[in-house]
Amino acid sequence: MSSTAHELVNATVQQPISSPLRFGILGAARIGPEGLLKPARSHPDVSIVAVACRDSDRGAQYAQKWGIPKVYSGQRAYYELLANPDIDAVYIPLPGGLHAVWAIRALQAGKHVLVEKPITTTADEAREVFALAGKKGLVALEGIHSTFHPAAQRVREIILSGELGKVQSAHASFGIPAWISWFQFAKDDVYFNYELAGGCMRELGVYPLAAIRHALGLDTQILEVTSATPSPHPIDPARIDRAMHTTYSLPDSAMAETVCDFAIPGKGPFGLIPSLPQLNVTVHLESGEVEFCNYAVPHRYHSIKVKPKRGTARTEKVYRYADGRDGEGWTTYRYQLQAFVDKVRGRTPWVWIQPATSITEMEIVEKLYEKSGLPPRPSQKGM
Ligand SMILES: NC(=O)C1=CN([C@@H]2O[C@H](COP(=O)(O)OP(=O)(O)OC[C@H]3O[C@@H](n4cnc5c(N)ncnc54)[C@H](OP(=O)(O)O)[C@@H]3O)[C@@H](O)[C@H]2O)C=CC1
Ligand SMILES: O=C1OC[C@@H](O)[C@H](O)[C@H]1O
Repeated sequence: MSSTAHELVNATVQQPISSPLRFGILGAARIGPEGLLKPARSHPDVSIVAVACRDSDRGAQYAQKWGIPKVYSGQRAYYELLANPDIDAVYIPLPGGLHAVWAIRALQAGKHVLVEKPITTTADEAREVFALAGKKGLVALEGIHSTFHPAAQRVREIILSGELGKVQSAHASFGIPAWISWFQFAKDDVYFNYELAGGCMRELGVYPLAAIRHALGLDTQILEVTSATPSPHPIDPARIDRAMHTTYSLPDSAMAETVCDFAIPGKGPFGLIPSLPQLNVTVHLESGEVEFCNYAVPHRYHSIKVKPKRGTARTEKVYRYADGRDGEGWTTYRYQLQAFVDKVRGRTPWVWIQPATSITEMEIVEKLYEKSGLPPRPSQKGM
């Protein structure tokens, strides 16, 4: 598959592996298995050597379940992991508000960092993380995993090819039905914690925002937020958004809309009809429409429907790169890990999220919260 996407570049030949890249994980987080532990199993150049967990029992159970040889526990656990000279890279699946502070500490300790989304709380923090990584010659990457999947690259390629003309509008969503949320989230979930920079826009909304920016090639463009309408979360209605509806103005008089929701209410009488997940990107162009269904976890299933106003509609499904560089059944997280390791090893990754792309995302999200009337998420740096 050829690409006009500037962040999608050809891979170079894999170099022989002398010793695998040694990862440590900060926090026995829920996302750890999908985000790194399972992808690492099929990556010949990765070994997971340690996890740090504040609670010793939970840390030991996690390590045993996932075959992690070393556990650090207690209040100094994260610092101790970072002090281990036999760790090359650190995965940071902490609550969003702690990403910056621990990414900076890890970089200061000489480790490469794979940081869960959203990269930080503020754009200034993101600038600091990437500046430090640059200064130290280390890799820092925000784990917006969906961007790394070949289906996302294909959608971008179709739109930027000009096949359907100029973009007029784009819509993207990440909505979880209320009946699923009930099982998925705890009442005291970190996602709803204001001090830890929670809120739906930061937890879910960054996916549709990133998907639109990526698909339209607006990676480093600050989108003007024209409206941001929050729905309050019952746990902390004055500060935490359960949902956020946002509109943006795009170059050339186009517009975009993102919708995110932790708990889409049921429909019909008394809300008894269960709602469905919302995980689509739709782009309207001069001569047709592109609809990317299930863009956030496209490895499970997805479809890319290309509907020209004139001519025949088609559906594409793209699970692998055409030249066979990748592996059967790779998840978005596995593609992401491949890119991260390639970058560390000095190879050119197939896809990369540039620092400026992540910094711009934080600028937009900060502006968006300001527009919404909710208070800015507090920075934990310096605390
Ligand atoms: N890429 C993806 O698909 C997904 C990404 N995420 C992102 O990953 C991050 C973690 O999410 P998730 O795994 O769901 O969260 P969890 O609550 O499961 O894990 C967060 C971890 O943070 C640690 N932690 C450190 N300080 C605190 C604190 N003050 N309060 C609470 N936890 C603390 C805990 O580690 P310890 O073990 O030491 O107690 C805990 O294991 C978030 O940034 C989220 O946005 C989440 C889900 C999916
Ligand atoms: O990143 C995420 O993706 C999946 C969601 O269910 C999760 O809450 C979120 O943090």
